[in-house]
Amino acid sequence: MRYVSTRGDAPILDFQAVTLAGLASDGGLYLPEAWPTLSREQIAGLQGLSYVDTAVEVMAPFVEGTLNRQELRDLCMQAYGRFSHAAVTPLVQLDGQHWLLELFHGPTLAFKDVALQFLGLLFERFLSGTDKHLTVVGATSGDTGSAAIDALAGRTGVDVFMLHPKGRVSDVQRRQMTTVLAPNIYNIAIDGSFDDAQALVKAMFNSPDFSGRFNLSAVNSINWARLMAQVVYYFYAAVRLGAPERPVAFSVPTGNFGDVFAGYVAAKMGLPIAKLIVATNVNDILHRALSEGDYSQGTVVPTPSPSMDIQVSSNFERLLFDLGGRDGVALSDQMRGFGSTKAMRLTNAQRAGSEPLFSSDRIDLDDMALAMRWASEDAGQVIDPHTAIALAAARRADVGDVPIVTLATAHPAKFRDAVERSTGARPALPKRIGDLFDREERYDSLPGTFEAVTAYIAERAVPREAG
Ligand SMILES: Cc1ncc(COP(=O)(O)O)c(C=O)c1O
Ligand SMILES: N[C@@H](CCOP(=O)(O)O)C(=O)O
Repeated sequence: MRYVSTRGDAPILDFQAVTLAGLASDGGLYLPEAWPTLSREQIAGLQGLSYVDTAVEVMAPFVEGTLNRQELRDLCMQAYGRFSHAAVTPLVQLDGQHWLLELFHGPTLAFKDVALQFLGLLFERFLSGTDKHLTVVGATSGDTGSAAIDALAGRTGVDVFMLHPKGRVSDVQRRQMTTVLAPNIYNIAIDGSFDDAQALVKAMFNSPDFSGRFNLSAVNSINWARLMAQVVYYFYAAVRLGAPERPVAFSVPTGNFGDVFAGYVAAKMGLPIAKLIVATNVNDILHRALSEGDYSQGTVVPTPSPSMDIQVSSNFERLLFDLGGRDGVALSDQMRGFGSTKAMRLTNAQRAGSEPLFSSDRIDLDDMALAMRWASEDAGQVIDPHTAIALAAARRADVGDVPIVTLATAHPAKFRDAVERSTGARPALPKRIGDLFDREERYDSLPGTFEAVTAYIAERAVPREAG
């Protein structure tokens, strides 16, 4: 499989190179040159397979030429062996139409583990036997950070510099990152929002001076391998609910558009998805983009669903590229315009292309709280605020009588205060992080400037010539 950049001006890479590269050298994002497809028979053949075996069937075409099926299977066994549920991502029924897909049974209790446990092993494999040293730079609104840190702490050949917006992640999220004291992990709290942190990460990749000095790599969903691993659970859930005979809708709590783009990939591969419901909190750039064609960056408002407090959604670029006829030159112009004015209109082709598959909704605080209460009182499920946003959108979506799967992206204990405020019950910390508040924390605080952050990293990272 070969990978091309959305901006059309970066080298075409194979799976190994694309995984290690992160962002493309022209500032774009990589995606497969063509979408592989699974036939109806192949999809039907997924029924009854374990999560690991499903993962092999779904991911094999993307890693072709780099990993054989046995190698892929071994990596999946190792990655998903660390999940605390035998089904890895179990489905839970809420009522006659609604289901939760629990994606939070990994080591750090959010859906990010599904991809990052796997990505950590890919890094290890691709670096082994080389003297290459990776400098991972990442931005997190709370969950990517802890999942990446868990996956990479203590590994040789890789350092992780993780930026989070100071005071804008939950205390559990922060401690899951800052209590990991491995020498290759650097947590940095910056003044600003997640968007500021993400912009700094992209600026590091786009600075020839800085990126020329280190082997930079990414763990955010700008890295294609992250999305690829997330495609699997759409197939896993849908076949359990009757695909390919019966279409299924998914409601996805959305910030950086990574998770829902993985759903789009599943649909392109042939999975009969009736609708992808893009659910945002009041930071609603994606809802405005999909419902009105208006992709303009508002000011980020802190909410009880902090991981979705995002107003520049990296992966939306991948969708715009695919819907706009894969024209890298035109997309570069469109993105350059957005870079300078912080606003853009979707083209007619992009709007028309998105309509059959996507719908969107913006959920405010009251509706989020109502969804949490409904889940708890009527369906006996305690859910986190991000999941509640998607469930609220699912319950008022108009998709006919197909089953609707709401992606449950985080364990409620990660957001104990918000859950308690809405439901009156305070979720206990699961055993695996039971002592989180007794652990020592370590992180540095920096202003959110390119100069401050790059100076910090340059002092600590391994230069390219040394590895
Ligand atoms: C718990 C949770 N839900 C939803 C999201 C949104 O996912 P995405 O950024 O892939 O749209 C995130 C973070 O991104 C998250 O951490
Ligand atoms: N919600 C994320 C934000 C980063 O998104 P990513 O999926 O691009 O890594 C987080 O929790 O960090």
